[in-house]
Amino acid sequence: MVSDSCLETTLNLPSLDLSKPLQPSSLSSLSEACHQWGFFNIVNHGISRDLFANIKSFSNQLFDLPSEAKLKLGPSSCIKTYTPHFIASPYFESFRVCGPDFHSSAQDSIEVVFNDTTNRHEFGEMLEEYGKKMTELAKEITKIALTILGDGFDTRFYDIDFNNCHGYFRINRYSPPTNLEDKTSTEGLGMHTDMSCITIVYQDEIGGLQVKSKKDEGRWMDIVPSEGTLVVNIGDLLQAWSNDKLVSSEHRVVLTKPVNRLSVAFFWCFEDEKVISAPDEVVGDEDVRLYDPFVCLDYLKFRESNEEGKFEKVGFTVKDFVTHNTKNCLQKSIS
Ligand SMILES: O=C(O)CCC(=O)C(=O)O
Ligand SMILES: [Fe+2]
Repeated sequence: MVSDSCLETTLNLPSLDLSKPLQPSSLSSLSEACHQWGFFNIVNHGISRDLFANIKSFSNQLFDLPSEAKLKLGPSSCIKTYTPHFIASPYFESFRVCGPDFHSSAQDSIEVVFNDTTNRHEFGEMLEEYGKKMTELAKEITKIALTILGDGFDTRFYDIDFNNCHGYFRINRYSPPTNLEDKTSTEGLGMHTDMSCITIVYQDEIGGLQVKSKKDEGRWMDIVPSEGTLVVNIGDLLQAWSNDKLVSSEHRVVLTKPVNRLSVAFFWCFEDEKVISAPDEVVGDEDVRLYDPFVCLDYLKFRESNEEGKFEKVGFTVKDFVTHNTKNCLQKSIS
């Protein structure tokens, strides 16, 4: 049972219509949503229903394989694109495809687990199409997020700081416990923030994604799935780069129905070697820089090496990283 005394309620996020020019009124509702939730919706994003249906069909074929087959891609294999059950949670398993060459990343995994060469080819093409389309979307949305910070900030900062971003996606399948009905709900993925600049999430019709309010004593709110809608959430890297002007969302997945759930999360990230430092204009005259410049990879390593749950996402945030760094510096200067 999910332990939370707070009332759970449905959240009405603003929807950004990507087929229309950005209006000042949508910008202000996006800005508000980013501050309170770190989440907003996008519609008319140009990704077809068929593509989602094909991804679902592929995912079911992959996740329905026997564990021995899937583990050929698991953490002890050389490919490491499959996260089995009992790492993030007993009910969660995940498959990762990395850009920029989504085709070869997908193909390397597919060849290990599927024998049929026709299917392999189709799967590879489809996952590549998804990766490429998401990459274009992520660029567009990052520019919109920069516009929220200030007029013209997209043209001023995109090329300097975001031009070398890269993306990867995870297809997640949640299989609830068989006794779910006795418990009413259980956690499928624990509370976390994403280690990305932005994340674009597709969740199927089952629902279960929740975000923690930054007000209302941290109440959990349901992000209800809607056909044709994708959700965008701000990740820790953009939070640090924007000096907390855009804040990453604390979210989780709860399972309330006795059926499998599927989601696809596309993570748009800075390059590993990038030194993340909020520009003066973003910090502004009245604020202080909240994060000393840090190397992106150091933060990713900090998250990966956290023992709790042994899954890179569950647990700590960029705030904990800063505290940890400060403590280390203090210890070094004392000793
Ligand atoms: O399954 C979902 O809806 C969200 C997954 C998620 O938050 C993640 O993979 O980081
Ligand atoms: Fe997430």
